[in-house]
Amino acid sequence: MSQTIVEITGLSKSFSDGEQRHQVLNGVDLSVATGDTVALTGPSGTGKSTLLNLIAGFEHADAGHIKLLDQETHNWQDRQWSHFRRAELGMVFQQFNLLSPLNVRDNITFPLSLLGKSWQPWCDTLIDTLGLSTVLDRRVEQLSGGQQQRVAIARALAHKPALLLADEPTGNLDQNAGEQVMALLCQLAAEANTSILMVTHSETCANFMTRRWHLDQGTVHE
Ligand SMILES: Nc1ncnc2c1ncn2[C@@H]1O[C@H](COP(=O)(O)OP(=O)(O)OP(=O)(O)O)[C@@H](O)[C@H]1O
Repeated sequence: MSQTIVEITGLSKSFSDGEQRHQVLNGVDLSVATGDTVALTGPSGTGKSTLLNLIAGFEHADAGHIKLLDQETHNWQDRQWSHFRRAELGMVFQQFNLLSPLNVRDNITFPLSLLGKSWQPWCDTLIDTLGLSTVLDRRVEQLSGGQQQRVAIARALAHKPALLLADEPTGNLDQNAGEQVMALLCQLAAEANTSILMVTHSETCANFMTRRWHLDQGTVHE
């Protein structure tokens, strides 16, 4: 059944540099439904990461509304944002943000444990598909960039979140590794019924998504 995962209306956000306020987002309207995969493009500094941070609750808007899974977030406290991030959100960044001293298995198990869950058959599917079964017991700092990003994808999808936010997920990889990672990301997100919102500067990566938004001068155009 199709559901609206993210619904944003009139979202505005500015930052102060001490002297001036800079309006970054200025009345953004958008929505993401189940099964959508969206590339968010736009010039550097236009607020793409800021938009992801607002959806994840790391930043708060000056004006406008963000509904997540049909719930208005305006009055959410830290506890509700944390619960949403743990249960419904997966995140993949350019810097892989893994727990480097831990092995691959523990990096994937840790966020599941916060939900009271343990390793499950879906994790084996992720590991096998991502080609990580032979490195499960290795510390992630010993892996290549491409392998580390595949661990980050396994970690992000292990709990089958409703939404995956990705910020330049292939930015640190060569083109070949980047395309492999994108193909696996799309395949596994579809299997997990996870929608994707991905910031990218890469035309190749954007072409893996089914929808395209462009952010410029504070607003988003499809
Ligand atoms: N926490 C913050 N405090 C002050 N200014 C900020 C903060 N976060 C972002 N900005 C400013 O907001 C603007 C948009 O930043 P953002 O990182 O969202 O852009 P972006 O489109 O993701 O850029 P890039 O493509 O280069 O990663 C920039 O001018 C940035 O300096």
